[in-house]
Amino acid sequence: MPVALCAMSHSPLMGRNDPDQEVIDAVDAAFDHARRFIADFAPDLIVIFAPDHYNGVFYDLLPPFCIGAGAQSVGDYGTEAGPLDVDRDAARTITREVLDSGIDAAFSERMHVDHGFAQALQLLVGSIIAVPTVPIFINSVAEPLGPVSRVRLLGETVGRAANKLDKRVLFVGSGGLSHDPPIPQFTSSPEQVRERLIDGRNPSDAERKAREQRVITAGRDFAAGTATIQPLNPHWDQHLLEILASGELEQIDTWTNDWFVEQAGHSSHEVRTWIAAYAALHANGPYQVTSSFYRAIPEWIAGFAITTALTLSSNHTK
Ligand SMILES: O=C(O)CCC(=O)/C=C/C=C(\O)C(=O)O
Ligand SMILES: [Fe+2]
Repeated sequence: MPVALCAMSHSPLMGRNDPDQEVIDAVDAAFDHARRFIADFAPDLIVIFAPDHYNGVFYDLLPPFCIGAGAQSVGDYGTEAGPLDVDRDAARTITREVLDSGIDAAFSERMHVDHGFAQALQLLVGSIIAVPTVPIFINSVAEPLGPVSRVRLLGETVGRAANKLDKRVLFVGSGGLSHDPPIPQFTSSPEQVRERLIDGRNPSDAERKAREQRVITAGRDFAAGTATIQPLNPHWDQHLLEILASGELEQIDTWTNDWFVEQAGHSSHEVRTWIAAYAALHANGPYQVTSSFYRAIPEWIAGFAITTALTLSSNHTK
Protein backbone atom coordinates (compact mmCIF):
# COMPACT_ATOMS: atom_id res chain seq x y z
CA MET A 1 0.00 0.00 0.00
CA PRO A 2 1.15 3.59 -0.56
CA VAL A 3 3.06 5.28 2.27
CA ALA A 4 4.10 8.89 2.71
CA LEU A 5 5.91 11.09 5.20
CA CYS A 6 5.68 14.50 6.75
CA ALA A 7 8.36 15.52 9.24
CA MET A 8 8.12 18.84 11.01
CA SER A 9 9.58 20.86 13.81
CA HIS A 10 7.28 21.76 16.66
CA SER A 11 7.57 24.73 18.99
CA PRO A 12 5.36 25.76 21.86
CA LEU A 13 6.44 29.34 21.14
CA MET A 14 4.46 29.52 17.90
CA GLY A 15 1.90 32.26 18.44
CA ARG A 16 3.55 33.23 21.76
CA ASN A 17 6.86 34.75 20.71
CA ASP A 18 6.63 35.23 16.95
CA PRO A 19 9.25 36.31 14.40
CA ASP A 20 8.68 38.90 11.64
CA GLN A 21 5.53 38.51 9.55
CA GLU A 22 7.63 37.51 6.53
CA VAL A 23 8.91 34.46 8.45
CA ILE A 24 5.44 33.57 9.72
CA ASP A 25 4.08 33.81 6.16
CA ALA A 26 6.83 31.49 4.90
CA VAL A 27 6.13 28.95 7.65
CA ASP A 28 2.37 29.17 7.05
CA ALA A 29 2.90 28.57 3.32
CA ALA A 30 5.05 25.51 4.08
CA PHE A 31 2.40 24.11 6.42
CA ASP A 32 -0.31 24.83 3.81
CA HIS A 33 1.72 22.80 1.31
CA ALA A 34 2.17 19.96 3.81
CA ARG A 35 -1.55 19.93 4.61
CA ARG A 36 -2.40 19.76 0.87
CA PHE A 37 0.14 16.97 0.42
CA ILE A 38 -1.48 15.01 3.26
CA ALA A 39 -5.04 15.70 2.09
CA ASP A 40 -4.13 14.51 -1.43
CA PHE A 41 -2.49 11.38 0.02
CA ALA A 42 -5.57 10.79 2.20
CA PRO A 43 -3.98 8.56 4.87
CA ASP A 44 -6.05 5.83 6.51
CA LEU A 45 -3.56 5.90 9.40
CA ILE A 46 -0.95 8.27 10.81
CA VAL A 47 2.02 6.71 12.61
CA ILE A 48 3.51 9.63 14.52
CA PHE A 49 6.92 9.57 16.21
CA ALA A 50 7.30 12.33 18.80
CA PRO A 51 9.07 13.16 22.06
CA ASP A 52 7.72 14.17 25.44
CA HIS A 53 8.91 17.06 27.62
CA TYR A 54 8.21 15.80 31.16
CA ASN A 55 4.47 16.00 30.63
CA GLY A 56 3.59 12.38 29.95
CA VAL A 57 6.76 10.36 30.60
CA PHE A 58 8.91 10.80 33.72
CA TYR A 59 11.97 9.31 35.38
CA ASP A 60 9.85 7.05 37.59
CA LEU A 61 9.51 4.85 34.49
CA LEU A 62 11.33 6.05 31.37
CA PRO A 63 11.37 3.76 28.31
CA PRO A 64 13.45 4.64 25.24
CA PHE A 65 10.36 3.95 23.11
CA CYS A 66 6.67 3.43 23.84
CA ILE A 67 3.91 2.50 21.39
CA GLY A 68 0.48 3.73 22.38
CA ALA A 69 -2.62 1.63 21.76
CA GLY A 70 -4.46 4.37 23.63
CA ALA A 71 -3.26 7.93 24.26
CA GLN A 72 -4.34 11.02 26.13
CA SER A 73 -3.11 14.53 25.27
CA VAL A 74 -2.33 16.64 28.36
CA GLY A 75 -3.12 19.89 26.52
CA ASP A 76 0.02 21.89 27.40
CA TYR A 77 0.71 25.22 25.68
CA GLY A 78 -2.93 25.45 24.69
CA THR A 79 -2.88 22.31 22.55
CA GLU A 80 -5.94 20.09 22.28
CA ALA A 81 -6.47 18.00 25.42
CA GLY A 82 -8.15 14.61 25.58
CA PRO A 83 -7.94 11.22 23.87
CA LEU A 84 -6.35 10.72 20.47
CA ASP A 85 -8.16 8.51 17.94
CA VAL A 86 -5.75 5.59 18.28
CA ASP A 87 -6.13 2.52 16.03
CA ARG A 88 -5.62 -0.12 18.73
CA ASP A 89 -5.42 -3.08 16.33
CA ALA A 90 -2.79 -1.33 14.22
CA ALA A 91 -0.85 -0.37 17.35
CA ARG A 92 -0.85 -3.95 18.61
CA THR A 93 0.18 -5.30 15.19
CA ILE A 94 3.07 -2.83 15.01
CA THR A 95 4.08 -3.60 18.60
CA ARG A 96 4.21 -7.35 17.91
CA GLU A 97 6.45 -6.76 14.87
CA VAL A 98 8.73 -4.41 16.84
CA LEU A 99 9.10 -6.83 19.76
CA ASP A 100 9.57 -9.84 17.43
CA SER A 101 12.38 -7.92 15.72
CA GLY A 102 14.24 -7.64 19.04
CA ILE A 103 13.48 -4.00 19.86
CA ASP A 104 12.21 -3.77 23.44
CA ALA A 105 9.67 -0.99 23.08
CA ALA A 106 7.26 -0.30 25.91
CA PHE A 107 3.54 -0.53 25.25
CA SER A 108 0.72 1.54 26.70
CA GLU A 109 -3.04 1.43 26.54
CA ARG A 110 -3.11 4.97 27.92
CA MET A 111 0.05 6.85 26.95
CA HIS A 112 0.09 10.49 28.06
CA VAL A 113 1.39 12.79 25.35
CA ASP A 114 2.11 16.52 25.11
CA HIS A 115 2.53 19.26 22.48
CA GLY A 116 5.13 17.14 20.67
CA PHE A 117 2.28 14.95 19.40
CA ALA A 118 -0.72 17.27 19.68
CA GLN A 119 0.75 20.33 17.93
CA ALA A 120 1.87 18.22 14.98
CA LEU A 121 -1.51 16.51 14.54
CA GLN A 122 -3.38 19.79 14.90
CA LEU A 123 -1.16 21.62 12.40
CA LEU A 124 -1.10 18.80 9.84
CA VAL A 125 -4.65 17.39 9.93
CA GLY A 126 -6.54 19.86 12.12
CA SER A 127 -7.07 17.84 15.28
CA ILE A 128 -5.78 15.04 17.51
CA ILE A 129 -8.79 12.97 16.41
CA ALA A 130 -9.01 13.81 12.69
CA VAL A 131 -7.21 10.65 11.46
CA PRO A 132 -6.74 7.27 13.18
CA THR A 133 -3.29 7.32 14.72
CA VAL A 134 -0.60 5.13 16.25
CA PRO A 135 1.50 7.37 18.54
CA ILE A 136 5.09 6.23 19.17
CA PHE A 137 7.04 8.01 21.90
CA ILE A 138 10.80 8.33 21.37
CA ASN A 139 12.70 9.63 24.39
CA SER A 140 14.61 12.68 23.18
CA VAL A 141 15.10 14.83 26.29
CA ALA A 142 15.57 12.68 29.41
CA GLU A 143 19.15 11.38 29.45
CA PRO A 144 20.58 8.76 29.39
CA LEU A 145 19.54 7.98 25.80
CA GLY A 146 20.34 4.89 23.76
CA PRO A 147 22.35 5.01 20.53
CA VAL A 148 20.61 6.60 17.56
CA SER A 149 21.12 3.35 15.59
CA ARG A 150 18.35 1.78 17.69
CA VAL A 151 16.02 4.58 16.59
CA ARG A 152 16.69 3.84 12.94
CA LEU A 153 16.01 0.14 13.54
CA LEU A 154 12.78 1.00 15.38
CA GLY A 155 11.64 3.08 12.40
CA GLU A 156 12.61 0.35 9.92
CA THR A 157 10.60 -2.25 11.84
CA VAL A 158 7.59 0.03 12.19
CA GLY A 159 7.77 0.66 8.44
CA ARG A 160 7.76 -3.08 7.69
CA ALA A 161 4.84 -3.61 10.05
CA ALA A 162 2.89 -0.73 8.50
CA ASN A 163 3.38 -2.31 5.08
CA LYS A 164 1.34 -5.32 6.26
CA LEU A 165 -1.60 -3.23 7.44
CA ASP A 166 -3.27 -2.80 4.03
CA LYS A 167 -3.71 0.92 4.82
CA ARG A 168 -2.45 4.15 3.32
CA VAL A 169 0.00 5.13 6.05
CA LEU A 170 1.49 8.56 6.70
CA PHE A 171 4.63 8.58 8.87
CA VAL A 172 5.04 11.77 10.89
CA GLY A 173 8.14 12.91 12.76
CA SER A 174 7.77 15.82 15.19
CA GLY A 175 10.64 17.82 16.68
CA GLY A 176 14.06 19.37 16.08
CA LEU A 177 16.05 20.36 14.46
CA SER A 178 19.00 22.06 16.20
CA HIS A 179 17.80 23.68 19.38
CA ASP A 180 18.52 23.92 23.08
CA PRO A 181 15.41 25.20 24.86
CA PRO A 182 15.58 25.46 28.67
CA ILE A 183 14.41 21.93 29.40
CA PRO A 184 15.83 20.76 32.75
CA GLN A 185 18.59 18.12 32.79
CA PHE A 186 18.20 15.72 35.74
CA THR A 187 21.88 15.57 36.75
CA SER A 188 22.23 19.36 36.92
CA SER A 189 18.83 20.09 38.54
CA PRO A 190 18.14 20.91 42.18
CA GLU A 191 16.20 18.37 44.28
CA GLN A 192 12.86 20.13 43.82
CA VAL A 193 13.13 20.07 40.03
CA ARG A 194 14.40 16.47 40.12
CA GLU A 195 11.23 15.50 41.97
CA ARG A 196 9.18 17.03 39.13
CA LEU A 197 11.21 15.17 36.53
CA ILE A 198 10.67 11.90 38.42
CA ASP A 199 6.93 12.20 38.96
CA GLY A 200 5.59 15.61 37.91
CA ARG A 201 2.20 14.45 36.60
CA ASN A 202 -0.79 16.78 36.78
CA PRO A 203 0.95 20.04 37.69
CA SER A 204 -1.29 22.83 38.98
CA ASP A 205 -2.34 25.48 36.46
CA ALA A 206 0.05 27.88 38.17
CA GLU A 207 2.96 25.42 37.95
CA ARG A 208 2.27 24.69 34.27
CA LYS A 209 1.95 28.44 33.54
CA ALA A 210 5.27 29.14 35.27
CA ARG A 211 7.04 26.42 33.25
CA GLU A 212 5.56 27.71 30.02
CA GLN A 213 6.44 31.32 30.85
CA ARG A 214 10.06 30.29 31.44
CA VAL A 215 10.27 28.91 27.89
CA ILE A 216 8.51 31.96 26.42
CA THR A 217 10.97 34.28 28.21
CA ALA A 218 13.88 32.19 26.96
CA GLY A 219 12.59 32.53 23.38
CA ARG A 220 12.30 36.29 23.71
CA ASP A 221 15.81 36.59 25.21
CA PHE A 222 17.27 34.20 22.63
CA ALA A 223 15.91 36.30 19.77
CA ALA A 224 17.28 39.43 21.49
CA GLY A 225 20.70 37.78 21.77
CA THR A 226 20.73 37.89 25.57
CA ALA A 227 19.94 34.24 26.35
CA THR A 228 22.70 31.83 27.40
CA ILE A 229 21.35 28.82 25.48
CA GLN A 230 23.29 27.17 22.67
CA PRO A 231 22.97 28.78 19.20
CA LEU A 232 20.97 27.11 16.45
CA ASN A 233 23.12 25.29 13.88
CA PRO A 234 21.71 25.75 10.35
CA HIS A 235 24.73 24.00 8.83
CA TRP A 236 24.12 20.88 10.92
CA ASP A 237 20.41 21.06 10.15
CA GLN A 238 20.99 21.21 6.38
CA HIS A 239 23.47 18.31 6.60
CA LEU A 240 20.84 16.21 8.37
CA LEU A 241 18.14 17.16 5.84
CA GLU A 242 20.47 16.16 2.97
CA ILE A 243 21.18 12.75 4.54
CA LEU A 244 17.49 12.09 5.19
CA ALA A 245 16.65 13.06 1.61
CA SER A 246 19.42 10.79 0.24
CA GLY A 247 18.00 7.66 1.89
CA GLU A 248 21.49 6.74 3.10
CA LEU A 249 20.39 6.72 6.74
CA GLU A 250 22.90 4.22 8.13
CA GLN A 251 25.65 6.86 8.24
CA ILE A 252 23.72 8.48 11.11
CA ASP A 253 24.41 5.37 13.23
CA THR A 254 27.94 6.69 13.84
CA TRP A 255 26.70 9.95 15.40
CA THR A 256 27.27 9.83 19.15
CA ASN A 257 24.85 11.34 21.65
CA ASP A 258 27.54 13.77 22.84
CA TRP A 259 28.11 14.91 19.27
CA PHE A 260 24.41 15.71 18.82
CA VAL A 261 24.53 17.96 21.90
CA GLU A 262 27.88 19.58 21.01
CA GLN A 263 26.72 20.38 17.48
CA ALA A 264 23.03 21.14 17.88
CA GLY A 265 21.92 21.38 21.51
CA HIS A 266 20.29 18.98 23.97
CA SER A 267 16.93 18.97 22.19
CA SER A 268 18.53 18.12 18.84
CA HIS A 269 17.89 14.55 19.98
CA GLU A 270 14.31 15.24 18.88
CA VAL A 271 15.48 14.58 15.31
CA ARG A 272 15.30 10.94 16.38
CA THR A 273 11.64 11.25 15.47
CA TRP A 274 12.62 12.31 11.93
CA ILE A 275 15.15 9.48 11.66
CA ALA A 276 12.52 6.94 12.73
CA ALA A 277 9.93 8.35 10.30
CA TYR A 278 12.37 8.33 7.37
CA ALA A 279 13.55 4.82 8.28
CA ALA A 280 9.91 3.68 8.30
CA LEU A 281 9.41 5.23 4.86
CA HIS A 282 12.70 3.72 3.62
CA ALA A 283 11.53 0.26 4.71
CA ASN A 284 8.80 0.59 2.06
CA GLY A 285 11.15 1.29 -0.81
CA PRO A 286 13.09 4.13 -2.40
CA TYR A 287 11.53 7.54 -1.83
CA GLN A 288 11.71 11.14 -2.93
CA VAL A 289 11.44 14.27 -0.80
CA THR A 290 8.67 16.29 -2.45
CA SER A 291 9.06 19.49 -0.38
CA SER A 292 11.59 20.84 2.09
CA PHE A 293 11.32 24.03 4.12
CA TYR A 294 13.95 25.35 6.54
CA ARG A 295 14.40 28.55 8.55
CA ALA A 296 16.41 29.20 11.68
CA ILE A 297 13.84 30.89 13.93
CA PRO A 298 15.40 32.06 17.22
CA GLU A 299 12.06 33.46 18.44
CA TRP A 300 10.81 29.87 18.48
CA ILE A 301 14.20 28.49 19.63
CA ALA A 302 14.22 26.20 16.63
CA GLY A 303 16.09 25.28 13.49
CA PHE A 304 12.61 24.95 12.00
CA ALA A 305 11.96 22.49 9.16
CA ILE A 306 9.03 20.85 7.40
CA THR A 307 9.50 18.13 4.78
CA THR A 308 7.21 15.84 2.84
CA ALA A 309 8.21 12.64 1.04
CA LEU A 310 6.69 9.76 -0.90
CA THR A 311 7.96 6.34 -1.92
CA LEU A 312 8.45 6.13 -5.69
CA SER A 313 5.89 3.32 -5.85
CA SER A 314 3.17 5.29 -4.03
CA ASN A 315 0.54 6.95 -6.14
CA HIS A 316 0.14 10.27 -4.39
CA THR A 317 -3.61 10.53 -4.49
CA LYS A 318 -6.22 7.99 -3.47
O1 LIG B 1 10.12 23.08 31.60
C1 LIG B 1 9.81 21.93 31.26
O2 LIG B 1 9.78 20.97 32.01
C2 LIG B 1 9.45 21.65 29.80
C3 LIG B 1 9.60 22.87 28.92
C4 LIG B 1 9.03 22.57 27.58
O3 LIG B 1 7.97 21.97 27.46
C5 LIG B 1 9.80 22.97 26.43
C6 LIG B 1 9.41 22.58 25.20
C7 LIG B 1 10.18 22.95 24.05
C8 LIG B 1 10.07 22.22 22.89
O4 LIG B 1 9.16 21.29 22.71
C9 LIG B 1 10.95 22.37 21.78
O5 LIG B 1 11.55 23.46 21.64
O6 LIG B 1 11.08 21.36 21.05
FE1 LIG C 1 10.14 19.62 21.70
